[in-house]
Amino acid sequence: MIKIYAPASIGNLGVGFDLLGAAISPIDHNFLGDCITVCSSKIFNIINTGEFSTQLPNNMHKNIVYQTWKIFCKIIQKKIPVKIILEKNMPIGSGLGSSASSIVASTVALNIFFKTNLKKQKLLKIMGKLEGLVSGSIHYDNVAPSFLGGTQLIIQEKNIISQKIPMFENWFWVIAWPGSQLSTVISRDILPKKYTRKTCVQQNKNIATFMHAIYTNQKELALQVMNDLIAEPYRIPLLKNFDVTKKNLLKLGARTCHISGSGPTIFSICDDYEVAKTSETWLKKNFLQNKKGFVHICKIDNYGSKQVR
Ligand SMILES: Nc1ncnc2c1ncn2[C@@H]1O[C@H](COP(=O)(O)OP(=O)(O)OP(=O)(O)O)[C@@H](O)[C@H]1O
Ligand SMILES: N[C@@H](CCO)C(=O)O
Repeated sequence: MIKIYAPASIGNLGVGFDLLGAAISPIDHNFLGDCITVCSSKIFNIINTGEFSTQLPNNMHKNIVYQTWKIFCKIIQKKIPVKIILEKNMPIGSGLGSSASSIVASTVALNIFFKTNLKKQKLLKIMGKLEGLVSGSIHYDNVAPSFLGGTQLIIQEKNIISQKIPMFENWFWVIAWPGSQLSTVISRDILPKKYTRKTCVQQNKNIATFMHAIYTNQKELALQVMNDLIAEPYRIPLLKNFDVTKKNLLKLGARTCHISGSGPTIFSICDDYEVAKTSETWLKKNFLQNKKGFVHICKIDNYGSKQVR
């Protein structure tokens, strides 16, 4: 038997649409990510447990975990039945890489269980393909950090899919999921197909300066250019009260606030623990739409997926 945990992740990081992603873990050490257990069995079965298991497709074949098993059967050229327990701890359509978390945990678990010994880049390719099946197009900014940990720059060139980059260590990432769902396919479909040259130059300037600021340890400069022109302006109308929420968080001392991945989760960055606590309290009171919603103060998870049993 093997059990793997894969953490939640923030795609885009407010400046690098489809290019930057970070794995996160709540500072209270609670798990924010799915777990996959694989054990031997005479018949194939997926058992869904966990707080958000009711959001999973009823048809087992539509669960991305089933597709992961199918890919491994193809690799080993044999249909070996297994029992897979999916602990669905992540809300679906949240912008926190819920499908990525299931994909990463199941790919890592099956690679160990079947002793396929596939290397990291090969595993990542499989994860990207699976992510493409559920979110409409291949993007690695959730699977790469959830798998490899830390902040990942998506490169997608020849045999390099992503590489880890540094991140400011004193930043607290306060994430808030309002309790509603937003499909990645939909929030990708609404984006323009073309952008003006001015927008492209500005977007390039922001991401290039952000990377420069990280490598030269210029936190203020990084915060100043953390601005996305490709997706965020078009997605803000899909969220409830984003502008007023951001305004209030900045008033409380948060340094910035953005949409996590394709939303509706938002994240704010605080460089002071007390401000992070005040933001958490404010978000719980003012941003959550129902009892299911949650707020967590997180740090970057530098480990990514890990074996927990
Ligand atoms: N194990 C699984 N976990 C999550 N989603 C799954 C799973 N299996 C199948 N799905 C399907 O994949 C789709 C995932 O939707 P979507 O990409 O919007 O969610 P998400 O992964 O939470 O998004 P995001 O990457 O923005 O966090 C849904 O249609 C869902 O039914
Ligand atoms: N980069 C992806 C992340 C999805 O969570 C997007 O913004 O559509």
